[in-house]
Amino acid sequence: MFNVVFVLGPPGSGKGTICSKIQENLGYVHLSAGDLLRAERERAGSQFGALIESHIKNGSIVPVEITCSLLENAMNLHKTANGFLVDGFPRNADNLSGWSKQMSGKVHEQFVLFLSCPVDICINRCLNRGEGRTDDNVDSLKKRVETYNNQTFPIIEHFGKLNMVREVDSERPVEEVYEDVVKVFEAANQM
Ligand SMILES: Nc1ncnc2c1ncn2[C@@H]1O[C@H](COP(=O)(O)OP(=O)(O)OP(=O)(O)O)[C@@H](O)[C@H]1O
Ligand SMILES: Nc1ccn([C@@H]2O[C@H](COP(=O)(O)O)[C@@H](O)[C@H]2O)c(=O)n1
Ligand SMILES: [Mg+2]
Repeated sequence: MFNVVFVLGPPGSGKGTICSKIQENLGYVHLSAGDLLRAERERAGSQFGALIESHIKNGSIVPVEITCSLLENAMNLHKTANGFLVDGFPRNADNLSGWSKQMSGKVHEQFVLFLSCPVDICINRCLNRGEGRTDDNVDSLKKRVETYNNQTFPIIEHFGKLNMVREVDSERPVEEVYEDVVKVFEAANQM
């Protein structure tokens, strides 16, 4: 049974940044759904490249069958990990129901790490990220924020009702955010 922590928050809230630090220090493997989709988009021979790119540019959500299979394949490559940081997933109701269908009995969902940050700050961070992402532009960001507000935030609320959400304010400097995140993991794992 794989331990899983879902990591959610607005685009640019610092999910990838914080997950890298947890991976480095706590033995969890970081799996970014967005990174996996971008890698699949680039993979020679992929039948999903164009579909993925169109969703990424529009800030919309790729059908769960594609994303969940990429996640499960990646998890199977790291069978001895302490757990997995599933970053940017589940992003909508389709993600959540597809995950439950494909992964129930295979995973233990520990909690949801919710990195909260005002949207204007998040947008600025994305515009200054400098990674050349095709969706780090004003038009795509508008759509990504809309998707976050209308589809992803309700998923966070859903987990909130199950008492699974651990919210950390990620408007602060990375080191301060990380310090609080470590406390959340310590409490969850009683380390
Ligand atoms: N706490 C922070 N303070 C200032 N800048 C930050 C902070 N956390 C992350 N950043 C910067 O903001 C940008 C976005 O961070 P990151 O890629 O981690 O966000 P993300 O939530 O994974 O975004 P996305 O959802 O778009 O993938 C990066 O350039 C990163 O260096
Ligand atoms: N569960 C997901 C996660 C991501 N996507 C698509 O990828 C884009 C970038 O995601 P980041 O987490 O790296 O910002 C996102 O806007 C979606 O188009 C997805 O479809 N499903
Ligand atoms: Mg990211």
